[in-house]
Amino acid sequence: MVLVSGSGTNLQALLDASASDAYGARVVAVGADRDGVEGLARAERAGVPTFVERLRDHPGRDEWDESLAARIAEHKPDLVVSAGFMKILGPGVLASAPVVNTHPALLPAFPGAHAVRDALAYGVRVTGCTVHLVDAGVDTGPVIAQEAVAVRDGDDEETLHERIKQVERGLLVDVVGRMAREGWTVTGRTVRLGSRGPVPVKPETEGRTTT
Ligand SMILES: Nc1nc2c(c(=O)[nH]1)N[C@@H](CN(C=O)c1ccc(C(=O)N[C@@H](CCC(=O)O)C(=O)O)cc1)CN2
Ligand SMILES: NCC(=O)N[C@@H]1O[C@H](COP(=O)([O-])[O-])[C@@H](O)[C@H]1O
Repeated sequence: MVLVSGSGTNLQALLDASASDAYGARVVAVGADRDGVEGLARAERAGVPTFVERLRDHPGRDEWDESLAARIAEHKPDLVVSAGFMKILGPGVLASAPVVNTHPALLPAFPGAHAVRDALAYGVRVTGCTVHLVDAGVDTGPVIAQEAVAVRDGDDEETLHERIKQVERGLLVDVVGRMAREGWTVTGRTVRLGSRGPVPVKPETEGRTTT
């Protein structure tokens, strides 16, 4: 299950990867918080069911969260992937399945909805992308994987974000595939892919499989 709000290039990378049985995961549905976004069109072209749950169609955020959770539960995903989904998920969704998010900065730096703009404004020379488990906070969940991207002279938000996305799509595909095939453990804030990490740990929780 993938949640989108926009162009869906990360979703497309997951759709492309899941075309191979060896990947170990498939996209069972795509949900959005708004109509008419390219991510929904990508799913439709791939024959993947879609749905839209708009915040403004509900009395408040709690009701929206419960409706979104119910839509997600209809598809019984093993994993929910937030890939450019631009709404903060509430307790109903977070209780429905493990959620992974991809963020265009090296968390904990530059959380929130405008990470690339904020990194440029700060003047950092290196930024990147983060794939993390989602918790009730904003971009505060345990980090699964990160990759650095250099900021170049003359970069604007568009050029830098596109260069980040080129790295991010591969990182997300790799992480989601490994989570689906190998499972994962979380001990404190440490996430290890593979139910048998390199250093055996007593997992507090063990996740299994797929999107
Ligand atoms: N409970 C969580 N939900 C989500 C997280 C998270 O870490 N915890 N990550 C986001 C994705 N994201 C950053 O990676 C992010 C997206 C949007 C916002 C935000 O402030 N959204 C506003 C509305 C913005 C809009 O409608 O354009 C809001 O929800 O009020 C912050 C971080 C996915 N969900
Ligand atoms: N804070 C959330 C956030 O900024 N998410 C970012 O939105 C982009 C979506 O691109 P896509 O729709 O082409 O996959 C991605 O770069 C993702 O990291």
